[in-house]
Amino acid sequence: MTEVFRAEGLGKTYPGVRANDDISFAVGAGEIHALLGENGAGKSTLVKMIYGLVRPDDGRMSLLGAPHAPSDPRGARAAGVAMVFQHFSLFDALTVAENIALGMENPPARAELSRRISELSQSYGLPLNPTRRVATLSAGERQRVEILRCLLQNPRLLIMDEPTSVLTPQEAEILFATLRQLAGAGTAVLYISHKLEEIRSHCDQATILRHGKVVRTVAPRAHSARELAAMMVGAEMRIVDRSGRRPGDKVLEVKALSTGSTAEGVSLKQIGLRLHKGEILGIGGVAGNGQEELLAALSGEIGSPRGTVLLGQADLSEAGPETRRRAGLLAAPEDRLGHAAVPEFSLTENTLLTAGARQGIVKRGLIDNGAARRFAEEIIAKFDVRTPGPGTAAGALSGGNLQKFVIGREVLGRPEVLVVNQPTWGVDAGAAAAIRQALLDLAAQGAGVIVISQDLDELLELSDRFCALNEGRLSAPRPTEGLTIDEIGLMLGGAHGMEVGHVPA
Ligand SMILES: Nc1ncnc2c1ncn2[C@@H]1O[C@H](COP(=O)(O)OP(=O)(O)OP(=O)(O)O)[C@@H](O)[C@H]1O
Repeated sequence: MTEVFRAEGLGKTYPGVRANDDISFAVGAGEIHALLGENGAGKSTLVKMIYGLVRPDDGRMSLLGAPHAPSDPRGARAAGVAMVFQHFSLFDALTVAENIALGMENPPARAELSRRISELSQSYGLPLNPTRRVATLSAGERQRVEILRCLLQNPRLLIMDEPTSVLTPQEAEILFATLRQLAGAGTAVLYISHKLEEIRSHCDQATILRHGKVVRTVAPRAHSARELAAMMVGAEMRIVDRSGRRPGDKVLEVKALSTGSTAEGVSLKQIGLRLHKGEILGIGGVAGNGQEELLAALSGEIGSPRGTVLLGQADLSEAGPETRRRAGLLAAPEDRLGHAAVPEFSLTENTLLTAGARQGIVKRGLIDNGAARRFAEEIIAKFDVRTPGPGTAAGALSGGNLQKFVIGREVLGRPEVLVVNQPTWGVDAGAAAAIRQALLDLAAQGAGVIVISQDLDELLELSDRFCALNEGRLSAPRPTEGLTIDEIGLMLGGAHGMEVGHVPA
């Protein structure tokens, strides 16, 4: 097999962290090669070096036999490397074609570009209208924009950073078909994912990283998911404990909640739900069907008419986020960088975003810096956030570690009700289990928890009742116990009860 990429003895040190240490591996043409490792193992650092975003301190890389030492992403792209990031870098106000043109060195005329986008999207089975505004696209569709942007470059090595974490199972299948087609044409694919079964089914090779070093490169099909996890973690995984929960009185009621059509995304239509103390309600659905709007309407970022959001006896419908937090209604949105946390702020400063009042960090408008730092330290210790300390900027944390911080900040805020959207997006198997356990423990202590997620396994593992969100409508809830994946498929297709008998293609 022709070799496309090789790394020899690559190393990178950040202040206090050896992020990559003596990394050597190779990827051949037509190969889908996984990079596997816990949060903070060094996967992103490695691919950023290949893409010219980070300069290695030691070692060498080669691409198609020639030395590869890009000084910036433009250099990497010119050499034939393309990358789809975990966090999308698209402008909401622009169309698909405009966004793609922005990322190109010499974009063709708009009509020609739109034609090429349509052509490529058809030949790779990635439906996308070039004139749609990005604000109206789901996460899965946004990813398609990024992928098409890469395909237009005709890359020899395509890097994908956790591509399926935002996709439904059906969308993920489409993505894999696309990757297979690309690999068939000789492209090498470097694929970061935490989903072990997915790697076993779809990847030819897997290089496993632990604490910045290569553990080994294996054929993932030849190993069980448990074996791969053990190589990653260096130990056996723990199993989630669901015991100790007893649903109590009603704690949250949402009645006929609709949001206006002024919002960029989907409007919520007559949402009704009841949540009890000690209960976890799972809400599934394809991204872009009102998940973000539902979280915003519950957290108070979007207000709603009187009588629609009730916490216990208190009508919080018209209250903003701060009043709702004081009352005990907390939320952790999906987008951790930018929405849940400010990347340039330290972790200490990031506690202030949501925990100021409940933790006594802000009193009569004055910030108690010591209290903020102690709270950040408590989150770091209890949620095993791997970072040099609370003074570190949120943006310097690996994705999974920042997610642990964000969830920890809200869980330790002693909520009456916690609403989370995609709580384990981009989080490794060990850390995901820890976050899920924290949500279960929170419910066991009597809080009501709403988990919005696209990960059906996660919802089945956590929730007592399950409902589906589709085009802004919420289906009637069903007890999770005994619910099959097929029945869920029907709910996701219709979400107006169970009468709509079509499973999304
Ligand atoms: N810009 C930076 N400044 C300081 N430290 C950094 C920076 N980027 C990464 N690190 C540290 O380097 C280590 C490796 O991080 P990296 O993001 O490569 O891990 P990862 O395997 O991609 O994790 P995840 O799966 O959570 O995305 C971590 O300890 C991280 O905190």
